[in-house]
Amino acid sequence: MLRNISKSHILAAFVFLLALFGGIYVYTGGSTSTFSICPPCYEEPEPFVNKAVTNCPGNGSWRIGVMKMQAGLQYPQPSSLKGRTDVNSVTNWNAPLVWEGTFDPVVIDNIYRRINPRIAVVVFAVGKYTRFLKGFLETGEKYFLYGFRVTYYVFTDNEQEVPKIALGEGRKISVLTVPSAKRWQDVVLGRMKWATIAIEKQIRGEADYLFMMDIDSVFHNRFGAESLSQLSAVLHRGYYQSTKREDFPYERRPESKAYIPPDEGDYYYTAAVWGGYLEDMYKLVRYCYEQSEEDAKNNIEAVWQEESHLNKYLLYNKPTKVLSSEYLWSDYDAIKPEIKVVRISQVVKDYAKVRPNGGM
Ligand SMILES: CC(=O)N[C@H]1[C@@H](OP(=O)(O)OP(=O)(O)OC[C@H]2O[C@@H](n3ccc(=O)[nH]c3=O)[C@H](O)[C@@H]2O)O[C@H](CO)[C@H](O)[C@@H]1O
Ligand SMILES: [Mn+2]
Repeated sequence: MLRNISKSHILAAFVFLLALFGGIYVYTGGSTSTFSICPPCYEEPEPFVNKAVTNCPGNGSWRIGVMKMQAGLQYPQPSSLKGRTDVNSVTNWNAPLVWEGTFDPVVIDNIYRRINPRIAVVVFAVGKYTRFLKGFLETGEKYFLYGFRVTYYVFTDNEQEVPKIALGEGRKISVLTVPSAKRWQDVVLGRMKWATIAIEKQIRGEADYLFMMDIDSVFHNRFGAESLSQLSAVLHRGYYQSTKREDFPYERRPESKAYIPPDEGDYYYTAAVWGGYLEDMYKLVRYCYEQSEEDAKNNIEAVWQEESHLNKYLLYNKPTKVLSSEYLWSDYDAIKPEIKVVRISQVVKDYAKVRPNGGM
């Protein structure tokens, strides 16, 4: 009898341990890696995307594994005390706020080159904006994630005007056709719709990271692996210094899906450069698309179109990296003292000439 009880106890304990370890294995996604910045796949965060997203991060989508660096790499010893003191280089949710001098390009590029991610860049050149392609692509080849695998997805209504550019090894241009538009507002918002469709149909199988960028820009300096994270957003150059949150140009009409009350807000981010893991970006691009469609049904358009929806999302779903305005400056503005390096700058353009319906 005693022997029988202990046998069944042993059996029960064995089954319990098996279930426990099995559960742990399933929870960690079957991965044995010791470090991952990909969170477990929870339910949709607020504000949520209408339909369920099947490919949530951790379910087969891209994530960085261990931060391995090559042995023998030569670089200055990092200090735990010395660094930039004129700027804040960490957010209050403890994410890096990236400025020149807060990373070592040799170290960070070495780590990411070993992972060798595929990076997609989505740009639109509709109507007269094709004139900006040459400057963007040529300088991108010099400075944008140099040495990495990059595909520029150029969405245009005029394929003939996509210039032939000499591309580095592992770098490509993929041209996608989109309709012309009568209003510039429709182009900027249309980016969310066409990018959503293109990610679903094509880009998803071809990239690990995705950046959305304005085309009216030129690279001037390194834009490297320090920009990569699950979700990276850039501080808008116009509002990072001393603007009070109630004065950010967020959408302030409660009727819009992009509404943010005056007593909320962290930063004001630009919609001209944002990036992250492909699936996280897909979720966000689709969110901007669906929210702007909801607004359209209610006869409202957010004050800064997709930028307003982007800012709403990023307030409640914090970016994992914030990039300083070095990552998008403008030729219209004098360079401020804390901007040690201008990495991309928006070119001066004659709005009345390049936009189909003119206007600022
Ligand atoms: C620096 C910054 O914060 N830029 C944002 C600001 O734009 P900008 O004033 O810089 O807007 P923009 O005229 O550059 O338009 C945004 C982008 O849409 C594309 N485009 C636009 C019009 C057109 O006829 N054809 C065309 O291809 C093109 O890629 C362009 O770069 O406000 C826009 C929405 O209001 C977007 O949020 C931009 O990201
Ligand atoms: Mn622009």
